[in-house]
Parts: sequence; C-alpha cells; structure tokens
Amino acid sequence: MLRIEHLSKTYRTGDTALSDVSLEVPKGQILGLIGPSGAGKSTLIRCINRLVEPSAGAVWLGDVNLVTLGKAELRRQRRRIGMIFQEYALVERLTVMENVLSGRLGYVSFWRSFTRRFPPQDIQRAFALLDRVGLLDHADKRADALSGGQRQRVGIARALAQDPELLLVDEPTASLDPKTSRQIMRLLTEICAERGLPAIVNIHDVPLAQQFMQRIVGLRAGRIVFDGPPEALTHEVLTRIYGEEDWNAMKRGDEEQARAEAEARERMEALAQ
Ligand SMILES: Nc1ncnc2c1ncn2[C@@H]1O[C@H](COP(=O)(O)OP(=O)(O)OP(=O)(O)O)[C@@H](O)[C@H]1O
Repeated sequence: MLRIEHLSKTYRTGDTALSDVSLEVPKGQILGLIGPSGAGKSTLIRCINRLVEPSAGAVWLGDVNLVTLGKAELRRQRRRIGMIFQEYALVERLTVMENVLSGRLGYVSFWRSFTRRFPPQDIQRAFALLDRVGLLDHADKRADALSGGQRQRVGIARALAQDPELLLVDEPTASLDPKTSRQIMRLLTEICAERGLPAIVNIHDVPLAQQFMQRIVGLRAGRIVFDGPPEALTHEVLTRIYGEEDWNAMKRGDEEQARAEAEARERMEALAQ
C-alpha cells in the first residue's frame, strides 16, 4: 500500500532529519512512530505527502511515486492521503459541518467550493461521519465552541470525508488530557480497522503507542533503529531509541503521571461516598 524507499531529507540549514529510511505499510495497519525530539518523526510524515520535499528516495502509494509528481498531479494524489494534526487545524469560525465538508474541497469544482455548495451525497456522508465520531448533535456549532477532544473528532471526520487510502497522523493527542487521549486513540484505531485504512501515527507517548499501535517504528537521529510489535519494546530497545538518560526521565515522568491520575481518582471516589 505505502512503500517508502531510501528516503532522506537534509534541510537547507544543513540539518539531516532523515537518512535512508525504508518502510512498508500494508493495508489496514496502524503504525506508531516513536523517538526522541528531533529524531525526524514529523519530517518523515510530512515527506510522505510532500509538505516537506524529500532530498532523495521514493514514496510509493500503490503504484504512484509521489516524489516525482508535478504540482497538479501531486494535488490530485494528495486527496488519497488524509492528515490529522496535533492542533486540529480547524477553521474556528466555521461550523463543525463546514469543517468536515472542507475535507471534500479537493473533489468539488472551484465554483462550488467558493460558494461552499457541496453535492447532497457529500453532505449525507458528512452527517454519517459526524455520527461515527459522536458529534452529530454538534454539527451546527462553531468549531471554536468545542473542547479539545471534540475538535480532534472533527479533525478525524474531516480527514475521512476525503475518503483517503492512507492516514497521516501527527501527534493527535499531544494537546489532550490522558483520558481524552485514550478515547481519541481508540476511535482512530477502530475507524482504521473498520475501513482497512493504513495509518502512520507520530506519537510521543510510549504507553499510549504500546496500548493502541499494531506496529512500532523507532526513529533516532533520522534512522530506523527499531521496527516491531509493541510487545517487543523492552527496556533495552527503548534505551536504544531514546538513549539511557531520556528514557529513564520519560519513565519517571510516566510513573508520576500514573500516580497523579490514581490519586485524583481516589479523591473523586472519596468525594462520591
Ligand atoms: N524547517 C526546518 N528547517 C531546518 N531544520 C529543520 C526543520 N524542521 C525540522 N528540522 C530539523 O530536522 C530534525 C528533525 O526534526 P523533526 O521535527 O522531524 O523531529 P521530530 O522527531 O518530529 O521532533 P519532535 O518530537 O520534537 O517534534 C531536527 O534536527 C530539526 O531541528
């Protein structure tokens, strides 16, 4: 489905963000990208749909090499790739429905998109998607009236409105609390399973990746240093990906977070009695 071959990226500043990355993602697989800050996770995701131009290598989506396409053909092929962002990238003053329909903009004529007159079947599908992400009752609300978790649900529905063959997901839960993060990851993984949709998810949170991803790829300094199932993420592997110091610091952070959550739960239970 997606095949990345020998992908490299060196920015104009001279920073090499990716070195010879090769990766295949079959239909229906949800893959988590982990690695320390600056490892190249965002660059990899953005090179796939050429928001960042790769310096070398190929990105095959089916039998199309996205790297060699001219502008017009790239625009057409990008419809096949849905993107979900950390900060949702919604148009705040538009309604939830309008934001979801904006996922169809690549398909409708300029005039229709200018007047925002979408075909009835697009509107019907948008309602169905809002229902799927649990926001049917919020269709007419402005995006800026929603919570973070609800905004991300709109982001998911908008990406699906595109009818994509691949999802690229860049830190979808980084702005959300732990419980909402789990709900969003569960929704994403369920939707991918239902549709046989492959996804690459850039994810900071290792426990969350372990809980929800089928496959984990660890990047370090622009290279793949691990590729395997979540169960294989041992202390030794995580140290290889993050380095001793960073991994121990992250572990301490997670333990503190878990303790704080448990304490908050106990306090709530005590209040309820
Ligand atoms: N626009 C840019 N211009 C120059 N260098 C860049 C640019 N974007 C990223 N880099 C560099 O490329 C490397 C990889 O960055 P990237 O953002 O892809 O890493 P990341 O793993 O996503 O990090 P984080 O988890 O902190 O978001 C870093 O050294 C970074 O400084």
